[in-house]
Amino acid sequence: MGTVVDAANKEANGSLQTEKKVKVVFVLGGPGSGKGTQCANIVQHFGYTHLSAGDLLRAEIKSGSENGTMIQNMIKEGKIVPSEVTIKLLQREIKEISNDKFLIDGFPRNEENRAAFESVTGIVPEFVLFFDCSEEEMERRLLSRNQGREDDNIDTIRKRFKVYMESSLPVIEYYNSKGKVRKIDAAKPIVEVFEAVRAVFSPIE
Ligand SMILES: Nc1ncnc2c1ncn2[C@@H]1O[C@H](COP(=O)(O)OP(=O)(O)OP(=O)(O)O)[C@@H](O)[C@H]1O
Ligand SMILES: Nc1ccn([C@@H]2O[C@H](COP(=O)(O)O)[C@@H](O)[C@H]2O)c(=O)n1
Ligand SMILES: [Mg+2]
Repeated sequence: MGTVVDAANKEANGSLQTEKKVKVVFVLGGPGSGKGTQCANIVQHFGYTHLSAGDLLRAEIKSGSENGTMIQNMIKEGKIVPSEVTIKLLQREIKEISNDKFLIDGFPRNEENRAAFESVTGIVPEFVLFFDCSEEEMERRLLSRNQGREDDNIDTIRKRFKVYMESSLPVIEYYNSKGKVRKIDAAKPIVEVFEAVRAVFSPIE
């Protein structure tokens, strides 16, 4: 279990801190590997709350936030938004939602994300669920996703794959060196992938 310190409360009350104990699982894997699809299944069967960093950033654009244009440009280019922006959005959700079990999907995406989240929140993930899938299959899925995402075009998809290889895989390797990675063969059909996911979550329930 990690803790989130309520900074505003800490300020108002001096040393008095309000803390919320939470269990966090990071859900990582390449673009189109099936993170969102499987998170929906985990929510249904194991009672976690799903927080997708990408979804939170897209909602921030829609909300008309002052960071909206910057975020939109980064997403179009497949680049990683500065950690402070994404962490603020994640922290707000973790504090406001009454659940104590969270799947954090698509985060941390690079070393900066990883280190900043750990130092700001003090949360260490229980484990990392890693969806392993070939680029060929991920590209096929993204090009037929049809959800109107501005980054599901071949130019941006190639940029996202490059960022994934160069910046995100090293984070997965970092957690692997700590024995925290649960690797799933994500190239299989959805139902079979979930059977493997279920086997990871069942023993900890
Ligand atoms: N195992 C699977 N087999 C075939 N298609 C799949 C599988 N898992 C997911 N899909 C489909 O692939 C597309 C991408 O899946 P999903 O949105 O879950 O990926 P993601 O990892 O969240 O991607 P992103 O990082 O871009 O958000 C969706 O259209 C989804 O229905
Ligand atoms: N930690 C993150 C997560 C996402 N982004 C940006 O959002 C894009 C879409 O993310 P998905 O997980 O929904 O595929 C991604 O390509 C990044 O531009 C981010 O900056 N940081
Ligand atoms: Mg997704």
